[in-house]
Amino acid sequence: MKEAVVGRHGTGAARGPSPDPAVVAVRVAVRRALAGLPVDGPVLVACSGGADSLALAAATAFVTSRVGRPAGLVTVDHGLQAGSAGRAAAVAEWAARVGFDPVEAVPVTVAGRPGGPEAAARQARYQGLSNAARRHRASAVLLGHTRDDQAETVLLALARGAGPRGLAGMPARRDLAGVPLLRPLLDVTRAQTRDACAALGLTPWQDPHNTDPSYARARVRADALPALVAALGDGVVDNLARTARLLAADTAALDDLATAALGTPQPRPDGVGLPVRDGGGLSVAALAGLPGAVRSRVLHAWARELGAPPGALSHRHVDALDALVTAWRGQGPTALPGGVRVARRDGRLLPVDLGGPAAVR
Ligand SMILES: Nc1ncnc2c1ncn2[C@@H]1O[C@H](COP(=O)(O)OP(=O)(O)OP(=O)(O)O)[C@@H](O)[C@H]1O
Repeated sequence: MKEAVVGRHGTGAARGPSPDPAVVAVRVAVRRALAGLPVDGPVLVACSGGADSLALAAATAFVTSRVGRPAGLVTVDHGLQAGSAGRAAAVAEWAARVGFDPVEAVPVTVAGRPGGPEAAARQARYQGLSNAARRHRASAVLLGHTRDDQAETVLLALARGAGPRGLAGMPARRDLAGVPLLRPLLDVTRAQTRDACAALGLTPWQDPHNTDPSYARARVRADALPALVAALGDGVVDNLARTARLLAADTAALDDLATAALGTPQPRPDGVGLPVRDGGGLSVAALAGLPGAVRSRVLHAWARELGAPPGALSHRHVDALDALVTAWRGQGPTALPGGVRVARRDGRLLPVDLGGPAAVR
C-alpha cells in the first residue's frame, strides 16, 4: 500500500497572490457551503487522505482561517488494509501541522456489520464520524464527494432500477445524527481536486479500493463511465450530475406534498381534499385521491412511523400497502418489516396487532 504522504506545503495560505484555478474552485465551493452555517462549533472535515478530501481539507483550512471559524479534521481508520493506521497517523499529523484543531484518527470496527464490505465500511465510517461530531459539538461534517462521484452514483442507481430518490444521488446536505453533513464539492470535478493537490504540493493517498475491480463503483469508474464518455462525449459526467440535481428538486417537492398530506389533521377550510389521517389510521378515500407519487411517499412515511426500520422497508412493502388502496379485492393484512401489519378496515388502513385477528372488509 502506498503510504499517505501529504506534502511539504499545506493549504496554500502562505503562497503568492494568484493561486491555481483548481485551488480557487475548491475554495469557492467550500466558502459557499459554509456561508450561513452557525459558528457554534468546529466544522469537521472527514479526510481519508485521498485527493478529494485532501483538497477539501486544504481549502477548508484556508477559508476558515480567513474568517476566524474553528475547523477540525477526522480521519477514520477502517483497519482493513495493512498500514491503515500509518495512513491515518500521517493524515492526522499533516492536519495538526496546518492548524486543524481538533484532529482525530478514529479507529472503527468493520467486521460483523450487515451488508457487503462496502456497506459495512460505510456504516462504520459514518458512525465514527457522527460520534466525533457529537464529541466536538461540530457545526457540520464535510465530505469530499465530487461531481464524478455523483455521476457514478447516478449510473449505479440507474443500473439497479432505482426510483427518483436513488437517481437524485447524494444530497449536498443531510442530517447525520443531528449534525449537518455537507458535500461542498459536488460541483467540483475529480480532475480539479487532483490539480488542486498538485498545485499545493500535496501528495494524496491512493486508496487501493478505488481500483479494485471487485467493487462495482471501481468498475464504473474505470470502465463504464469512460466507455460512456467515449461513446457519448465529455458532457456525460456533467449531465448525469445534472440529472441528480433535477431529480433531487422534484423529489424534495413531492416529499413536501406528502409531509403536508400526512400532517393535515383537519379537512381543509376550502373543502378541497380529505384529511389523510383518520382515527389512528389513514383514510382510504383520501389516499385514493392523492397522486400516486405522493401516496407512495405518504405510505412510506407512515410505515416508518409505525416502526418499520427504513433500511428494511422496500418498494415492495409500499406497493403492497398501495394495493390495499388501489387494488382492493378483500386481501389480508400487509406485513411490514419490524413486525408491523396493516389491514384495511372500515375504509381505513389501520395497524393491527401481531397474531390478532384482522377483520378486514
Ligand atoms: N477513512 C476515511 N476517513 C475520513 N473520511 C473518509 C474516509 N474515507 C472516506 N471519507 C470521506 O468520504 C468521502 C468519500 O469517500 P470515498 O472513498 O467514497 O470517495 P473518494 O472519491 O475516493 O474520496 P477521497 O479521494 O477523499 O478518498 C471522502 O471524500 C471523505 O470525505
